[in-house]
Amino acid sequence: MVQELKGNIRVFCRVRPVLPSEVSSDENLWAEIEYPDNLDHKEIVLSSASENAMGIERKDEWQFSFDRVFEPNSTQAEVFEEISQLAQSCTDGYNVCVFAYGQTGSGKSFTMEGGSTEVTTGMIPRAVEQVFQVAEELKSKGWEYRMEGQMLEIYNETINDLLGKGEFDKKKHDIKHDLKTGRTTVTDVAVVPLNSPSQVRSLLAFAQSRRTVAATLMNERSSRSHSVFTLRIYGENKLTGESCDGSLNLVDLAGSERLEKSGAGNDKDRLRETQNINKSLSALGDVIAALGEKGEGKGDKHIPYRNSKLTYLLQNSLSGNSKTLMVLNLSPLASHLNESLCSLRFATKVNNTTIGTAKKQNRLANSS
Ligand SMILES: Nc1ncnc2c1ncn2[C@@H]1O[C@H](COP(=O)(O)OP(=O)(O)OP(=O)(O)O)[C@@H](O)[C@H]1O
Repeated sequence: MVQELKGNIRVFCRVRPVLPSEVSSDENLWAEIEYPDNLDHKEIVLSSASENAMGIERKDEWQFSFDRVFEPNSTQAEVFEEISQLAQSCTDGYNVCVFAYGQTGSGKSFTMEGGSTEVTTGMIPRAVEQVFQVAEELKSKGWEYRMEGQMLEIYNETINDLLGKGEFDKKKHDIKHDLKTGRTTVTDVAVVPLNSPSQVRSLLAFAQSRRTVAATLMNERSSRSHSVFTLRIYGENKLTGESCDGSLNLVDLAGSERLEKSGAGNDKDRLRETQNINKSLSALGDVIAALGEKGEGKGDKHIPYRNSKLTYLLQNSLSGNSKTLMVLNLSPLASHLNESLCSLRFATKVNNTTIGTAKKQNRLANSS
C-alpha cells in the first residue's frame, strides 16, 4: 500500500559497521554520522569539523532523508524484512528490481549476497527462498509456478554470462526487448530452470567464482563489474484461468568511487574500468531522472535507456510498470566522507523520483 502511494522507486540507506581490521583508538578515523532519534528511521546526518587558515573552526553538516535508514548494527534479517514484500510481488506478476549502490568496500556484496552463516545470509538468497515459499503456499489456491534464472555480469560495457558453460568473455550477447510481453532476453546466455533455493545457492556460488575481480587500492576483492541476477516466474491458475509473468532482478552494482580514489590513475585497465562504471552509473541516474520528469506529466520525455548496457538491460525494471528499490551502502570511515556525500546526493536524486504506479502483468487465460 505504502509502495503504491509513493510510486515505484524506493531508496534505503545502510551504513556498514566498522570492521575488526579497521578498529583503532583514533576516533578521527570515523565519519561523524548521526541518526536523529525518530521512530521512522528515515534521517541521516553527516558532519565534518575543519579549521580555516585563520584558525577559525567551522562545522559542516549534511542531512538526508530516505524511505528507510539502517544503522551499522542493523541485521540482514531487519533489512530483508523491509524488502520481502517487494520480492514477493514478483509472484503477483510484477517486475521487481533491487539494486545495491555505493563505493567499493561499502557493503554492497555483503548486503546482496551476504556471508555463509544463517545470520549473515544476504538479500539474494533470502529473496529466492521467499519466492519459493510463497509459490508453494499459493499451490493450495490453484497456482502452479515455473521459475528460471540467469546471472549476468556487465564489465566494460560488455555482457558476460556468469552461468554459461563456454569460455568466459568470448561470446557476444545482445539485449532484446519484446514490446508485446514486456520481457527482456539476452541472446546466447544460459537460462536455467530453478527447482529449489539450494540449487539457486550453488548456481550463485558458481557465478561468483566466474565474476571479474580485480585489485584496487580500496578493496582488494573489489568487484569492478555490475552483476544482475534475474529470476523469472510464470504462474498459471487452473482453477481461475489466470496467469501471471513476473521477474525479480537483484543487482550488485560496481563500486561508484571516483577516479582518484580508486587508485586507477596509473593503470590503463583500471582507468577504463572506472570510466565505464561511472558512465553507466550516471546513465542510471539520468534514466531515473528522465522517468521522474515523465511521471510528473512532462509529456513524451525521451528516456535514454540506450546510453548504457545496464540501463538498457534494466529498462523494464525501471519503467512505469515495475517496482524498484535502491539500497545505498555507506562506509563509516572519515576518509570516505566525500565519496559518501556523492553517493548520498545520487541516491537523493533517485529518491525524489516518483514513477507512476506499478502494474502487474496478470491476465486471464483466454485474453490476449
Ligand atoms: N553490515 C555488515 N556487517 C558486517 N560486515 C560487513 C557489513 N557490510 C559490509 N561488511 C564487510 O565489509 C567488507 C566490505 O564489504 P563488501 O565487500 O560487501 O563491499 P562492496 O561494496 O561489495 O565492495 P565491492 O564494490 O568491492 O564489491 C567485507 O569484509 C564485508 O564482509
